[in-house]
Parts: sequence; structure tokens; C-alpha cells
Amino acid sequence: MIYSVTLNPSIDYVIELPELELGAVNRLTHGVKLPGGKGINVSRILQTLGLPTTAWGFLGGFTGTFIQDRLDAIDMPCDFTKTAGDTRINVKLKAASETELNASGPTIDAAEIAAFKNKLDKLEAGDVVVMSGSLPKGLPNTFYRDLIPVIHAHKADFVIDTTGQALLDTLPDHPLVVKPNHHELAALFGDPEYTSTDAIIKAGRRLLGLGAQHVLISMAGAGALMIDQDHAWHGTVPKQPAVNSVGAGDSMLAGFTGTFAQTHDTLESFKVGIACGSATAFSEDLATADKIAEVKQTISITEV
Ligand SMILES: Nc1ncnc2c1ncn2[C@@H]1O[C@H](COP(=O)(O)OP(=O)(O)OP(=O)(O)O)[C@@H](O)[C@H]1O
Ligand SMILES: O=P(O)(O)OC[C@@]1(O)O[C@H](CO)[C@@H](O)[C@@H]1O
Repeated sequence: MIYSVTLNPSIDYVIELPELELGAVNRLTHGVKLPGGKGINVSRILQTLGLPTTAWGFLGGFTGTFIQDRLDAIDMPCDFTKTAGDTRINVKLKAASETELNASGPTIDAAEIAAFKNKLDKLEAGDVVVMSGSLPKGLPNTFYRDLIPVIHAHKADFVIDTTGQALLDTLPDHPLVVKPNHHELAALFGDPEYTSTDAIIKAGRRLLGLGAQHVLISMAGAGALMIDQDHAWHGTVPKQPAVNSVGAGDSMLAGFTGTFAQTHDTLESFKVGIACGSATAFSEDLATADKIAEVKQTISITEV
């Protein structure tokens, strides 16, 4: 089972207009409300792939009810902890360029935190916990890290989608996979933007040396790299107009983690990860199974 943890879910209100004029009344040409938050996106893709998943996190208020209803409608297994505050609404504005307005979310109180932590008792050996997204108010910055000993005590693996020092701090605990994009990787080691694949691979190997089990480096339209103890591979992505960047990284992480948990086949997991990421980039919402299968056919992987 793969459990996703979304401590700060959101309704993603995706709106479109030809051009945004600040200080004026703007009329939308299109608007859609989606259940969002990085972990929820991970679980949605896992479910699309037919892989077992359960979504954990906090939901509250009318916005929380909306998300729960939308997930129930697709038969997503969920076990959210109820919060007194309203789950946030994030605005994803598509005009000449994409702008995201992410709210801070409700404050979580001590009783709600304790109720959430009790869920971890359900973990079994071989499960994976994917923790991603921002922390709502009320939770300490160490919240994700503090869950790791509990996850390990159940002989389960973990993934934390984070960046910077928070990412480095998790490495000694051997995350199943880390997924920086190439800009985040450069920033991590205080380097300027990398200009060669070799330099990116070298930096990726440093993350392996520090404890990551797999390093997945996404490079948007330039494809992705996968590095493990024995190999480094580059995967191409197909050329199609990208219509959506929201959730592409989550989709990639879901594709890799879910496939690896089932098969322990790094190469196949890498391929599925790229297919899920790119299929979402080419779709208005998260990728469908058909789109993932179509995109997967076009990916080629080479050892580098
Ligand atoms: N323009 C694109 N064309 C094809 N595939 C893309 C494009 N943008 C993203 N992808 C796919 O999605 C994956 C993740 O994208 P990206 O490198 O932007 O990660 P990220 O920065 O974590 O994304 P996010 O915007 O979700 O935070 C890429 O490796 C690729 O497979
Ligand atoms: O504010 P956070 O928690 O960092 O990110 C939240 C978010 O932007 O991430 C997802 C895409 O990755 C969206 O569904 C959601 O709105």
C-alpha cells in the first residue's frame, strides 16, 4: 500500500483568461475546481495506474467536504483527519503565463495532530509513505522528519518531496527516492545552473552518497535522469504542447514510486514516472490512463 500524506490539501481553482490586467475587472474564459495538494495528486495518479493507495492528511469545512466528495466519486480510498478550519483554495491562473496563488491553509490543533499520528499504526512492512506539500500552521517544521522513525518502526519506506536543507536532512534516513528538478539540485549545492548532463549526474550522485536510495532529476521538457548505485539513465520526453504544469512533478513521483513498490524494477519505474509526468503536462487535469500509456510508447531511455 502507498499512503500519501497531504497535510495542507487545496481545492485547485484553475482559471483561464487571455490576459491578466492588474487593477481591472478581468473576465474568465474558463474555470474548473479540482481536488488538489501534492499527496492527493500522487494518490490520484496511483489510482489511475491501478495501484493500491490511501490518501491521508487533514480536511475541514465546506472546502474539505468538496474534496472528500470528489475523491469519493472516483472511489479513492481516503482516511483524512478532520480539522476545524476550512481547507484552503489555491488559484492557478493561466493567462499569457501561469501564476499560482497558494493560500496558507487552516491552523491544525494538538488534538487533530494526535489523531493524524494515530493513523500510522496501520502501516505494514513493505508499505511506502509519500509526504509532500507545504505544512499548515500549527505543525513544526520537523513534522515530516519526526514521522520517519515511526514509519521505519513498521518496516515501511518513505518519500518526502522537499527541497533545500529539508531535503538534505532526510537523506541519512534513506528515502526510497528523492526528486529534485535540475534547478533545485543546483541550488542545493550552491552551484550556478548546470550546463552539462555530467554536472547534473555528479550532483545527483552526491545525494546517493548522502543516503538516497534513488535520485530522480526532472528537467521539464528536457526529460529526466535516474541515478541509482549502479546506473545513470536519461529519459526523453515527447514533444507536445505542455498545457499544464500543476501536478506534473507529483505525477512523476507517483509513477516511479508506485511502479517500484510493485516491481523493484528501477528502469521500468523511471519510464512510468516520466510517462505520468509528461502525460499530466499535456492534459488539463492530471493524466488519464490512456494518455499515460500513449506517452510511455514514445519515451526512450539511454544509459549515460
Ligand atoms: N514541457 C514539458 N514537456 C514534456 N514533459 C514535461 C514538460 N514539463 C514537465 N514534463 C514532465 O513532468 C516531469 C516533471 O516536470 P518538472 O521537471 O517541471 O518537475 P517539477 O518542477 O517537480 O514540477 P512541478 O511543476 O509539478 O513542481 C518531467 O520530467 C516531464 O516528464
Ligand atoms: O502549497 P504547496 O503545498 O507547496 O503546493 C500545493 C500545490 O500547488 O501543489 C500541487 C501541485 O504540485 C497543487 O495541487 C497544489 O495547489
